[in-house]
Amino acid sequence: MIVEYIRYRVPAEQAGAFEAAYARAAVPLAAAPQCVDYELSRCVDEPGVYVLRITWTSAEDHRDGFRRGEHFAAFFAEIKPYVERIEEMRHYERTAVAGSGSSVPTLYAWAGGAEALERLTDAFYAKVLADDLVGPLFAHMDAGHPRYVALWLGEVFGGPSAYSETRGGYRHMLAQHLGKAITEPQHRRWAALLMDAADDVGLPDDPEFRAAFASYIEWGTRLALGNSQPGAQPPPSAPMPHWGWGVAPPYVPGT
Ligand code: HEM
Repeated sequence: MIVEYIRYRVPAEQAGAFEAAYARAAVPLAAAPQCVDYELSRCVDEPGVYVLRITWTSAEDHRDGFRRGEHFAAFFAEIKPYVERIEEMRHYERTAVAGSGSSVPTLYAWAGGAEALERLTDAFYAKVLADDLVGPLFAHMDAGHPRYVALWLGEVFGGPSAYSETRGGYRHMLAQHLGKAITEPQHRRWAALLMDAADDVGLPDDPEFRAAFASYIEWGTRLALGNSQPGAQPPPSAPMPHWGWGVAPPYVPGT
């Protein structure tokens, strides 16, 4: 993905017409498959100064796909009168420096931190071991397993990168699932027992937290299910997933 920034300086008296034109241009822009998202911001310190941010699937998709595609004509017709007001129009690559700031707590903090996640996994694996369907899969599990999974969850939910630093990160977790041939009923039972454990240990039960929590568990258990099948060839290394409050973008192979 690539971010395009377009800076405009329009005469203050044209600001209303400019915003209205962009509201109309946004319709074909949003319909273009190359456009991931967009946002027009107005400067509060200097009237008439605007920054338009558009995230494209790639710079090539923007140049060769959007500009030569079916939506460009309708988009350009709206914004053409303002082209001469552009002060900058360039593509920027994201860097590793990114974050959400501390005004929004991480899922890790909201859950109650390391202690709450350990309480969760202790209660969960007690249920797992007593369960006739999933219990046998864990018959030989390492005594530290509940704590390791708590570290994993903590890192995924925005806590310290303790699993990566002490347990080998994604590679090790993946290796633990390879060849386990988890069945669909086992996958469902695992997830259901985890939700039961979350209630038992009093994890926050507000809809937003539980929706985000369940969303990660749904995603993670489906990966575990697929990766555990005989002959599965998941990527041997991958970045640690980081889960937040929002929605997951669609998975695009190779990105
Ligand atoms: C969100 C979903 C899941 C997460 C986050 C997860 C996490 C993990 C982690 C971090 C480990 C390695 C622990 C270590 O460092 O030693 C592990 C191992 C394992 N997982 Fe999962 N897992 C998930 C889903 C599942 C499911 C659905 C099953 C089966 C129904 C499963 C079965 C196992 C087994 C059998 C092991 C090896 C345990 C042992 O023998 O020590 N996992 N899991």
